[in-house]
Amino acid sequence: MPVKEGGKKSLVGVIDDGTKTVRFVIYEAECSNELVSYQLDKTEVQPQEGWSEQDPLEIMHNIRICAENAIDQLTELGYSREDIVTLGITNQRETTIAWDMCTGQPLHPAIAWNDIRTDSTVDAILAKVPDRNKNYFKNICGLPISPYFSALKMRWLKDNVKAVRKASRDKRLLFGTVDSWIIWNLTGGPHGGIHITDVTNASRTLLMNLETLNWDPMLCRLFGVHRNTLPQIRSSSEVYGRVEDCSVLDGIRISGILGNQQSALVGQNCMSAGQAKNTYRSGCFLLYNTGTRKVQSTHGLITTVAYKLGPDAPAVYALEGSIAVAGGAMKFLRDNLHLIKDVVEDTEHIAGQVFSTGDVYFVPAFSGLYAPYWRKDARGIICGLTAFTTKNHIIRAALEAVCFQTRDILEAMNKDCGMPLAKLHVDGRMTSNDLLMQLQADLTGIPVLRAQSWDMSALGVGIVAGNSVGVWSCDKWKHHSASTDTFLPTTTDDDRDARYTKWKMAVQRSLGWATTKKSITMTEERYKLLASIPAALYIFGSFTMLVVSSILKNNR
Ligand SMILES: Nc1ncnc2c1ncn2[C@@H]1O[C@H](COP(=O)(O)OP(=O)(O)O)[C@@H](O)[C@H]1O
Ligand SMILES: O=P(O)(O)OC[C@H](O)CO
Repeated sequence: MPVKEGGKKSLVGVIDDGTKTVRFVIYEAECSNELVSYQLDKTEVQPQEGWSEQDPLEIMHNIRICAENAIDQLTELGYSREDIVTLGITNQRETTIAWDMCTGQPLHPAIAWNDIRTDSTVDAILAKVPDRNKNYFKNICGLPISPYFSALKMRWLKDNVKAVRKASRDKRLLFGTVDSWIIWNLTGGPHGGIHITDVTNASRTLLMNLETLNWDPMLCRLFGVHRNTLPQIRSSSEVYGRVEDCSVLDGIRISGILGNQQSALVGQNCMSAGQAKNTYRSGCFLLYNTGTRKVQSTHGLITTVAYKLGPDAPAVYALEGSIAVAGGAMKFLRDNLHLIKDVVEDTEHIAGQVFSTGDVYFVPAFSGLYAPYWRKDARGIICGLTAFTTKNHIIRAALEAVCFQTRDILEAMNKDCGMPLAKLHVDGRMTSNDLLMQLQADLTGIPVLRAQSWDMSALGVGIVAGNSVGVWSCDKWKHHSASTDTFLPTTTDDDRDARYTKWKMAVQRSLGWATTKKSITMTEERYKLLASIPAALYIFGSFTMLVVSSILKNNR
């Protein structure tokens, strides 16, 4: 079916918008190896401590550049742009954008998923909830009230950005996660762009009801987000429309959307209940497929939609353990502490020069701790330092932190599911680090199975998009067995449990560090106020000088 005339296969294009990078990948249908790809780094702006912003216009610009470059490579392989039969979109989840539907302009930079400016917004919402219970709505939407999720970011935008409030009053405001922003722009923007999202992205907002798979009126009211500003929720696999933006992608159908962690679940072929995968990128996300059952965690995990393969297909759910900082800690060692120059080579090489961390533990709770703790008051610590500690120990401790956080999630997942995971399927760019993989097996005590290609997120949505136009079969994919590299544990139970106990002590020390203070938000209004201070000082200063000189004159 997917083979075109002349023996050439149909091609599927994928836009993968990550936290740090944007990629455009092209696959031959039914073939899991990338044919070509092109990627660009993103500019991440941190205007204040704990804030993390991205430029929505840069995201669109980079997508088009990546697509052009990937398509250029096709010609060398004897393919052309016309061979791309459909597009899939996978994206960083929760990151939120507000824009004007008439001008198409963003009303504020995108607020990234790991931005914690909404700390005080969380407190304001919790004040309206019985017992200030952050898990009060978990049975409706699967999530605790945390700065991580989109509804808090939408509320903050409405409270703090005048342009957003004005657009809301004028009925021109649109909100969306990055998938919505991309699709709206690709399909015409102000000239008929479609405003949609898929169930996996919607399930990260705190606004979607997991049962009805629609926006929950009570939650929308609680967060003050009007239904008309939100996208329509669609399945993850159907033809939504065509690109109409005069770019190199013009005319191509769009037929798949998945949040990047759910997409990796499909790419790793964990499409049956009981299968799980862990993806190591800036953050780290362990998803366990629970089939059509919505399992409610009692141990700090969240319930999310894994995928819905068509408008009439049932939703498949997952339990998720989200870790905010994994690869991000390596970037911190490079950019903030300058302990390494290259995250890939140095972390493996330098950390490998010592046999242990020398009892040093590094809890990278830069923006609080997500699962299973959900403590926004936690902050990063490095503890156990002695006069013997070197940077090698600290770098190794940063790698181990990724593994210990994964063990935290595994412990919670095993308790919720009642059946311990016997092996861990892993993917993500960080998994190219052999030392990390071995440490992961040693600190969890189960075999770690590394996917042959690190990027399962792009692959997953490629399959799903191909499935909806009949060139790539999800059913066939379920029976595909991919080869992996296996890392086996080399430590004893006693050894790893003793180390894990020490990790838990370190986590305890990181909790409660960020004391509640009134958040000094640098809103638009404050920027203007600050900008007006020098002018006010100038006027006041000039006036004082005039008065003083006239007094002196009169006294002469
Ligand atoms: N081999 C490696 N060893 C250690 N850290 C790595 C390695 N490769 C990537 N990283 C870290 O993983 C993070 C995630 O990388 P990437 O997958 O490109 O980001 P994202 O998907 O979040 O945009 C980077 O911040 C980098 O610091
Ligand atoms: O871009 P990544 O890979 O860090 O993914 C971010 C997650 O989707 C956030 O939930």
